[in-house]
Amino acid sequence: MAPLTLAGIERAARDQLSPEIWDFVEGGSGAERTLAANREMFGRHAFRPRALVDVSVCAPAVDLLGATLQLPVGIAPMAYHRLVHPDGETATARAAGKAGALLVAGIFASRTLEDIAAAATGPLWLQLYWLRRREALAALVERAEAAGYAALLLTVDAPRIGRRLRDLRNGFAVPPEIRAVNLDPALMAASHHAGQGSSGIAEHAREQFDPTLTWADLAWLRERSRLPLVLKGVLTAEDARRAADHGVDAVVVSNHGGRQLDGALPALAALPEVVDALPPHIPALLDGGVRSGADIAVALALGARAVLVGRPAFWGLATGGEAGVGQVLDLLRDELEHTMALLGRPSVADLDRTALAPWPV
Ligand SMILES: Cc1cc2nc3c(=O)[nH]c(=O)nc-3n(C[C@H](O)[C@H](O)[C@H](O)COP(=O)(O)O)c2cc1C
Ligand SMILES: O=C(O)C(=O)c1ccccc1
Repeated sequence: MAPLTLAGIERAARDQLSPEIWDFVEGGSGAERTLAANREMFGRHAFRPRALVDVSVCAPAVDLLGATLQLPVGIAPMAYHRLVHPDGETATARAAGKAGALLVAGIFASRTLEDIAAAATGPLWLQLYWLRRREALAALVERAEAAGYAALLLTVDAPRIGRRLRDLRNGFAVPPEIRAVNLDPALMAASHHAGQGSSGIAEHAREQFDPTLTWADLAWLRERSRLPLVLKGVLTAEDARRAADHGVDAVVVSNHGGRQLDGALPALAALPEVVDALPPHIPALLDGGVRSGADIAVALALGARAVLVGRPAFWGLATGGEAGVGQVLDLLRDELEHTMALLGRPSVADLDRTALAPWPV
């Protein structure tokens, strides 16, 4: 029987993956407080269902940066999809396209930007980390534009990599046959060497990521591309206002799935203040802990235009390649439509804060 929940797909994925890769995917930083809190926040909300509404047609489509998403869901940028399935990002791209979902390809993708674009049939963005070598960043931006990527998403919560204790204990390094093929091999040498007490990912980031990056540098990126710019990793009203002042086109409310600053606000808890601080024309997306269609409904009711899912996409990919990612997205769609119907809110426009109350305990 097809899995009835994402949790079932998660269990199946665990059986497919080595303990080290499982830990890299599932893990967070520090004591994993933020990782756990991302999930727990969804349980603090109750739905306020309305009766006797015509829900014969429930339409979860939304507009985002000039494109229509049939499903208000995107796949969050994740490094190295080939860690969990040999097809990697092209399988993810095909599944996202079929489901009407967005794919955010990562700068650490294990398939070329051009191959991913050729497999995509829906909206496709490219995630960037700000590399010390700006000319390498500029070259990637140019390639992305030529290949048809629709937006650039800059991750701003990783001036360095979080202390991921599981990876440090495992001495985790990406296997040498899986490479960040869009980056110069000379840039990547460190990532395959790690011993106990270090991780290849953290060493690599220390060498390549530019920790001097500030708001003033965004102009440099803007000069190099006409693509919309999205900032991922905004958790405060202050930064939301600053992003708006700098002409950013959208933000992702995110704590990087609990993998960066442990103890940072749960993403769902930060969402209302960010939404309230942004002018109405700048959409906020949310990621972190979204595991069901009901979770999506909560995030939309609190003002998110769409959500991103990270780990669940890897569970699908690990268990079934393209079809597995498709199962994850189809399940989220079915659960979201079901929630909208029983809630008496048949369109995304009907999902507002009146749909929620604090869980009464
Ligand atoms: C295995 C893995 C790799 C990731 N790699 C990146 C990355 O390269 N760039 C980035 O901005 N975020 C990265 N993230 C964070 C995701 O984009 C996203 O913020 C997070 O996974 C959302 O939380 P969720 O997994 O609970 O859905 C990664 C997350 C995971 C689990
Ligand atoms: O694992 C991550 O969360 C991540 O952001 C990352 C960063 C650099 C290389 C690979 C993954």
